[in-house]
Amino acid sequence: MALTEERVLEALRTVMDPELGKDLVSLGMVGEVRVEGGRVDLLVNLTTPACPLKGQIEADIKRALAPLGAEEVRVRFGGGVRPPERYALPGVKHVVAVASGKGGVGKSTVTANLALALSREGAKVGLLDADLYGPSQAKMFGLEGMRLKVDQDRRILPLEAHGIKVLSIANIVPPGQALAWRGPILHGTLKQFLQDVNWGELDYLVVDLPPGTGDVQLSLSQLTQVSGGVIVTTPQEVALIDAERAADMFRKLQVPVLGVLENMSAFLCPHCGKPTPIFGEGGGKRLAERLQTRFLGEVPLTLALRESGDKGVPILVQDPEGEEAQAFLRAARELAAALSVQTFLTLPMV
Ligand SMILES: Nc1ncnc2c1ncn2[C@@H]1O[C@H](COP(=O)(O)OP(=O)(O)OP(=O)(O)O)[C@@H](O)[C@H]1O
Repeated sequence: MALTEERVLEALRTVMDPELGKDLVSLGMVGEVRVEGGRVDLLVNLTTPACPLKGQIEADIKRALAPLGAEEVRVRFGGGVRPPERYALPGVKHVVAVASGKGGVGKSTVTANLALALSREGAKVGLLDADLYGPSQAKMFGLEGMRLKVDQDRRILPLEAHGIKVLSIANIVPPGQALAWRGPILHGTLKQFLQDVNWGELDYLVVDLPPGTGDVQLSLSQLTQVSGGVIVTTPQEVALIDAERAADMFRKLQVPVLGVLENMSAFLCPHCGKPTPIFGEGGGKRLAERLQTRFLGEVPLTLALRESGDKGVPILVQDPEGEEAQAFLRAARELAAALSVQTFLTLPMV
């Protein structure tokens, strides 16, 4: 039987998206099928460019088309981040909040590198530093001392570094000046940071929340539709108790927890590379199981990561092939997949 587009489409009905549990054709993911002689060219539109299952989907497609006698199958991936029913902010599809139960677990480091990893995977990403009392993103991105500008409509223009739009209070208030704001002023500032800013078109606006559970968390969920939250923890049992509080806060604010990321998992010796689990092992994974959410993976404790934060060159830029960057890339793909599945479950298919 001749190789035709119809037969290819029929075969693709047997290829499932492993996350969504439906076939690629019913999901509307097959964008284009071209058959020329024995060659098949396919465009598959993913629900996020950061999809962690590209390799598996491609292999499944090739396996499904092999019995048709195709000599060569070429799969191209396209498709942008699928928006929720209502955009979170004008031009912004998803707001993702990153929280920790307590300070010092590396939440800001994780937020910066997750944002960069999502961007590296092809998404348009912004980062809002909502840690108003202890802003660190201007430093992380080497933007200290730079002042914000406004556009012709007098909306704030975020700064830009390594392809990420970054907005931090540190670029408004002089460095070293302590903020002693009460709830209403915090709320007003956050409102301005969300609504009076020219974010442009973003797939993800990643928000670095202050540690703990407080006014900013509450304000954020009142001011915008937060698509989901990420919990950052270190592996030891005492840290998990705090992290669980952060998860509880998301639950009370009706923000779905998309996953748990374990930071400072094992110390990697800069000389021999040997891992030492200083803070214990497996805590983040156990927490994810308890919360019935995804485990986004482990980021090691390394000298390079600490130094990169201090230098203002995030590890994803400084050493994109290194072990730390790869851990952030894996976590970003898992996060993007969690959000895609959630969007899919709440939306009629397009
Ligand atoms: N995986 C890691 N390996 C080495 N150093 C790390 C790692 N993660 C974070 N750090 C370092 O730990 C310190 C605290 O990190 P960071 O500021 O990101 O934490 P935080 O949880 O956001 O803190 P706070 O909530 O108090 O602002 C920084 O010096 C940072 O460079």
